[in-house]
Amino acid sequence: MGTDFHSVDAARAALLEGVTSLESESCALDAAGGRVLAEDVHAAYDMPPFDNSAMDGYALHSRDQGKTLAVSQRIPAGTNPPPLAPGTCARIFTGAPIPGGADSVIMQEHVQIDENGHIGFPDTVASGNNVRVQGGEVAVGNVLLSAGTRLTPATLGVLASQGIAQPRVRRRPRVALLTSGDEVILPGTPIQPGQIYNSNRYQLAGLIEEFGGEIVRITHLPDSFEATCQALQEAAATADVLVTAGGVSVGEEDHVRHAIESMGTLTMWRLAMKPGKPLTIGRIGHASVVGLAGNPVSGFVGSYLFLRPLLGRLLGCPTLEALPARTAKAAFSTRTAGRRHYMRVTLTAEGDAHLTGSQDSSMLTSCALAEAFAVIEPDSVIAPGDPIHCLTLPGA
Ligand SMILES: Nc1nc2c(c(=O)[nH]1)N[C@H]1C(S)=C(S)[C@@H](COP(=O)(O)OP(=O)(O)OC[C@H]3O[C@@H](n4cnc5c(N)ncnc54)[C@H](O)[C@@H]3O)O[C@H]1N2
Ligand code: MOO
Repeated sequence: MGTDFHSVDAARAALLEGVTSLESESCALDAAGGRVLAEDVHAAYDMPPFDNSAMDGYALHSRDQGKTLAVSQRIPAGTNPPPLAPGTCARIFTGAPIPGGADSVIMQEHVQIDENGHIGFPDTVASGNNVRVQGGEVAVGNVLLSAGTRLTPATLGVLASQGIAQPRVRRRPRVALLTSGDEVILPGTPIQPGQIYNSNRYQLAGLIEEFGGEIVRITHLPDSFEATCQALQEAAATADVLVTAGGVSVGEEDHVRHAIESMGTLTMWRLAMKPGKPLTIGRIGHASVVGLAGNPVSGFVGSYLFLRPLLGRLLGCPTLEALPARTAKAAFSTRTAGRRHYMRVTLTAEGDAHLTGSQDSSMLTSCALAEAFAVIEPDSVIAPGDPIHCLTLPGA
């Protein structure tokens, strides 16, 4: 491949150069799923906040094991009990505080209740039985969650358990999506000969959301240089990131790349990758531009390789910056020329990588099933059974 083709790694480095994380803001916990923490969260309370019972049963001091004891108090969850009278036990429920003077809880299934309502305990009671100890999970001041964590249902639960209602998160990157092409129409419209439905709009919008972006505008560009320039300029005025699809190849109907160059800076064009060779990196004003090739598979692959790391950098989220890598075994044969090929594969439990179907860059069904990209370096010959490097697609 000629020297005018850039490597994926060089292009990604150029895209990320000088890009830093966006400002932080508060966000209600209800709306914070998928947002990225802007700062470390320290525990404000011990977890559990007090010694409490792990079971419904009876609390006692372990020195009274094997004895039959009167019940001197009843302790539901949510109460603050007085100390246990020596030589007695307490009826207690899961989550209720352990009273002073008790050090263990026996499940109600493991005691004998006599005709006087006294409780017979086994002689195997050890100090700490069924007691969830204050601070046993987390102590005050510990780092609970680190800056850069993308909030999941479980991490939202951890924040809630500390009484945090408004975590500080990074502002979501504002993304403008611009698809292109006179032949491209929206689903829901009757199709005419030569037309094609706009699949990029829907798959790219979904990926932008999945990668943590906020879509602030969606525009479809006609095959017109002037209209493309105007739309790019308008989008750059409000967005942090412009994602374009199509119009970056070499035909005279391809206006997007020329418009990026004319309205801003074209940083890199033409990469040694398949699919997505004409991918274009640039800037217009303060906005970064990811110019995806129009073929829908090129858009899918380019989004994972370029848009995801860019949004990850803006969000200060390292897990978005790189896809998880693993080695698998090819269940196919292929040969590459001058470009690194990102083949769409499924992965079996045994680690075999199967192609998802035709690998033509116009055939989006190959992405619908994909669990990973098999990364085949330029000038390689791969036979079934060969070890291959894979990037797995989170959520697949
Ligand atoms: N002479 C050459 N021709 C082409 C080259 C080349 O090097 N020399 N490269 C080919 C490669 S590789 C790709 S990839 C495409 C990319 O071209 P563009 O980025 O300019 O994309 P378009 O021409 O606008 O569209 C390509 C293809 O994708 C369809 N498309 C576009 N947008 C959508 C959409 N929103 N939804 C569904 N399908 C879409 C479009 O109809 C075309 O079929 O260029 C090759 N040509
Ligand atoms: O580089 Mo293009 O995306 O293969 O068809």
